[in-house]
Amino acid sequence: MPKPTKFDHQGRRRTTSDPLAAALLPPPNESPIDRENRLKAEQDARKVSEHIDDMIRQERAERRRTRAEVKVLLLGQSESGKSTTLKQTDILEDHEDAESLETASIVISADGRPPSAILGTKVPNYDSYRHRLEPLIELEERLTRLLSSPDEDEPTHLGPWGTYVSYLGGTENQPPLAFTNGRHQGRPSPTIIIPQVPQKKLSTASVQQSLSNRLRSQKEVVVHTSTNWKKTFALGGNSKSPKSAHSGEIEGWWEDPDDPVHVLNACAPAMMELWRDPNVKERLNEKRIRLEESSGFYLDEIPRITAKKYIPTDSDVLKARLKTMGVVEHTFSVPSGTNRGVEWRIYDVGGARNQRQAWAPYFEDVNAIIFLAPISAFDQVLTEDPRVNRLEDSLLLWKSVVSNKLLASVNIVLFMNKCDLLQGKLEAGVRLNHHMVSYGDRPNDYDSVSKYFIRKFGAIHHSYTPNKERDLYPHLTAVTDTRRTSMIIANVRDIIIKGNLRSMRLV
Ligand SMILES: Nc1nc2c(ncn2[C@@H]2O[C@H](COP(=O)(O)OP(=O)(O)OP(=O)(O)O)[C@@H](O)[C@H]2O)c(=O)[nH]1
Ligand SMILES: [Mg+2]
Repeated sequence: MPKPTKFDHQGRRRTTSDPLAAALLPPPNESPIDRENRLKAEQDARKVSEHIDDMIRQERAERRRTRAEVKVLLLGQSESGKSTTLKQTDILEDHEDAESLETASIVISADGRPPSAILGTKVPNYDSYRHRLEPLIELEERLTRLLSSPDEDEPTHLGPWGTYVSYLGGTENQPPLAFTNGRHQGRPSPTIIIPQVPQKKLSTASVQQSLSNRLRSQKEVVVHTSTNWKKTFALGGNSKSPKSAHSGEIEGWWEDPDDPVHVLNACAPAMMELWRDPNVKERLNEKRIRLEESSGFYLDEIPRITAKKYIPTDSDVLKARLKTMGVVEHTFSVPSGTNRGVEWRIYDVGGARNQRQAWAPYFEDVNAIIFLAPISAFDQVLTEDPRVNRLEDSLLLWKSVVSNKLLASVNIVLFMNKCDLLQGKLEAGVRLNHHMVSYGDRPNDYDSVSKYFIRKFGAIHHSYTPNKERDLYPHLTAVTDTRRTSMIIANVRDIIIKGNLRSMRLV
């Protein structure tokens, strides 16, 4: 039997079998006044409902507009901490794998003298160290081969580790073993090449990183993304995920006798002795080589890092160094909180001088810049040009960024980075005024020095910005410190979003 059908006052069909529709039907004996009141009430309710719909639509449109994405550019000289900042956002975002690294390069000759000028004196026990650590050289070569392209044609050059070894015993005429095996003066010097094409989310590398962390000597390792390093992932253990102990299969990489971890592990005692040796320390000091600012982090933790079942921690990832070549794009959106739904695009560029020409194309539609200036570097020189003081280079770079007209409406956040190292350096008695005459006879403590730098960078911005309305947001940072940095990054995200909304006239 067909269901009874009625029509409401708007002519819509209502089926009386629908309990809600039935409840909404006018009473059968409705008086004209009741009917008028009811219609009026229905009209009011409709208006309220339409208003709510409007608000939802508007909010959605607004969110779509603001979500249009926020583009942030990380700028600063090489080794200023750009990629480390990116790793931090990655760690904060989802606590997953972060991008990899490379060994921290050290200043080969902090006073600008070429390495050859400071080769020479042997440390006692050098021959014994060399003999005991020799397997590492072979291991490094093996890993370099695995990580590098077979037709690698990058120019090779001595990295700090080679130089370091030379400090310990080589001479110009009789280089130590480390200098004899490779092409040119040293061994092949691979580097991770990051493609120019912006990539999707960074996903490379905890394994690559763990491998290179463990094994890469202090050289610029170049690994072409398309080649061998991917296979090397397998060697790092991914293909040897734990299997049944009873099946006869190996349980993990540590059971594979060919795994590099065994050589490392066997060399650990000699590495520890070398690193603790007061003669070695003295020699490094003499040469003003601050390994503690770079690979020292790992050298202090040799037993942990060389353990057969070593798995890198977040901190290991953050402290490792991989020089950026080209531009890396990292996108993510924040799933909760006030900035939810906002799509972030962060561009991490190479900061070395020969990489800076790649920056300009990214200036055009960028919303914010995080500029990193490693203020601990006041007594160091650029690796790519030992005639140039690093801090001076940072100040010049800062000036060119803040005065750039294309960037006039871009929010600028300044990370005065490596504050932990600055503090250590000042406490160790390194005097700023020996390297920066303008500091004069102000106190050489962290508080005075950091305030001085804030003022100095602020004054350059104030004098050279084409946009006098622009606020500058300076932060004293140590981006390897996750706890400190997480708060700063959250704060910077808010500033950038607000600035972005303001420029869209939404707040
Ligand atoms: N102690 C300390 N080390 C830091 C800090 N920031 C960065 N580093 C280390 O400095 C090294 C260089 O950092 P990166 O983030 O690779 O530098 P970058 O600016 O990306 O360098 P390029 O890619 O060459 O432009 C890494 O080993 C980091 O772990 C810091 O605040 N404190
Ligand atoms: Mg980088």
